[in-house]
Amino acid sequence: MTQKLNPETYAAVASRAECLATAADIDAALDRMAADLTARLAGQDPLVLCVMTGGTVVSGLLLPRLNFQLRLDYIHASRYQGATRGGELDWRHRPSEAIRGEHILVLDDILDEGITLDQIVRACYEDGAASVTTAVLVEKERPHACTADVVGICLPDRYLYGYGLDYKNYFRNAPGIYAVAEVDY
Ligand SMILES: O=P(O)(O)OC[C@H]1O[C@H](OP(=O)(O)OP(=O)(O)O)[C@H](O)[C@@H]1O
Ligand SMILES: Nc1nc2[nH]cnc2c(=O)[nH]1
Repeated sequence: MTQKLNPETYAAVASRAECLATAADIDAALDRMAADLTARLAGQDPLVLCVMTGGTVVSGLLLPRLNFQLRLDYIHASRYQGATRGGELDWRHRPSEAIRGEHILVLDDILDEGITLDQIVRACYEDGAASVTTAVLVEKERPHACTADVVGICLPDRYLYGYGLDYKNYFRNAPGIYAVAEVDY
């Protein structure tokens, strides 16, 4: 069960947030990511794994830019669950059978502490992936447990929402990437 934000709180959070990346910035980042991923994966018939839920927007915008043979599936591992600080990774869907022998591309919205991506990559190799390539729309400027192969944009270590990233399960549809104000954090 997710808690609802009342419209006044929603509007107040939005009015206090700071835009760190515009839709134009993100379009340019997606174009760069697509070129890099095409150079790495065209001809390998990769299986793309969208990391639910945050990875949906970057996957939806990036896939039509990847003009080569690929297949799409999803993986679901979550450690924030609507909160602004992460906890234990909770596995909800791990397509182990589908991963065996495949060149995997993991697509997610953000690399923050890197714990989620690190554990997903380990899980893919445990499940017999031939190779694993990782791509994230945003990398936070902070130390991480792992790095991503392809990064869209680097942003400051603040709590972010928009383009798939949520604040209390809202704002995944925000048309830019915004930093939440300290008072709302
Ligand atoms: O690098 P980390 O510190 O591990 O954090 C990154 C993860 O956090 C978010 O997922 P979350 O657990 O919030 O689930 P969500 O995708 O449903 O928002 C995001 O989508 C990444 O998967
Ligand atoms: N929405 C959101 N999810 C995250 N997961 C890890 N860091 C973040 C963040 O800054 N914003």
